[in-house]
Amino acid sequence: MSLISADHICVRLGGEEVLHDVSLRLEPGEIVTVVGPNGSGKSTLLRAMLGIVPVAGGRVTRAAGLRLGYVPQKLMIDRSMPISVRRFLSLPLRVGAADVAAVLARVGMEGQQEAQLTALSGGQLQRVLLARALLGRPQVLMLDEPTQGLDQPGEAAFYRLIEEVRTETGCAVLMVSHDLHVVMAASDRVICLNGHVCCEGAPHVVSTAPEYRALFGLGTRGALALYRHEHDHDHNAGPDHGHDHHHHPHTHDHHHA
Ligand SMILES: Nc1ncnc2c1ncn2[C@@H]1O[C@H](COP(=O)(O)OP(=O)(O)OP(=O)(O)O)[C@@H](O)[C@H]1O
Repeated sequence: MSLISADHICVRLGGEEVLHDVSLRLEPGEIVTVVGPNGSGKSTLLRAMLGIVPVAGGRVTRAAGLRLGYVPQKLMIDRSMPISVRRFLSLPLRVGAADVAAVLARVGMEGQQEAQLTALSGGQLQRVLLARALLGRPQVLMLDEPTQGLDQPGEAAFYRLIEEVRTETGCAVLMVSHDLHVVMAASDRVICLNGHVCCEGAPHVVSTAPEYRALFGLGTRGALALYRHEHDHDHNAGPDHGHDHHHHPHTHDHHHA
């Protein structure tokens, strides 16, 4: 059984259908990345799978007692509030000093217990957020654009860290990313979302498919190709209308159950 799955889910927000007939399963130990244009429903998909956003159709199923760790896109904390890393990690549940030290060492923040949260760089803050998610010993880690605002070396280092955590703990990872270059290197499977699943598959399989090249281009040109892909859809018609599904032949290795 999958750790967590979405089966044909639809989500409506503010009267709009944001997700239409989206299916996704996460197996132990795999890294799955959701890519897609702004507003394509990536965050909503994660939030629906977490149970924060209700589904209007279909269903989300979690393995019994599943431990989930979530790194949100933005930290909802008053940046003017003085709080140390150690205290932040102990919210809302108190965590022992040894556990705090160990998890900080794991994310490359050794000895930073007393640092002020507000004094951290973007990359350091992301590591602390990851540390907080890891304290619950998650079987599934969900990360929503965890490297937003980081420079490229910072981004690459963060994704390496995610891979190490996956290898050590065997947790599955579901993340949202804009950076296709990094996605190709760091993911077992990529899902391209635009209100619905446009295409999906293992990066090495997808990257050699002519359909994929037409959609995403290659290497660093991928971001540009994604932009073009975004705009060959008719956005005025809403997420479930106006898309020519036939121009995305599904020749990739699919994981629909
Ligand atoms: N609470 C809400 N009420 C109404 N509409 C919402 C709400 N949250 C999101 N939306 C809309 O749903 C759509 C999908 O938003 P979502 O944040 O999931 O997209 P995204 O792919 O994560 O975008 P981005 O890449 O910009 O983060 C957007 O059109 C957004 O305006």
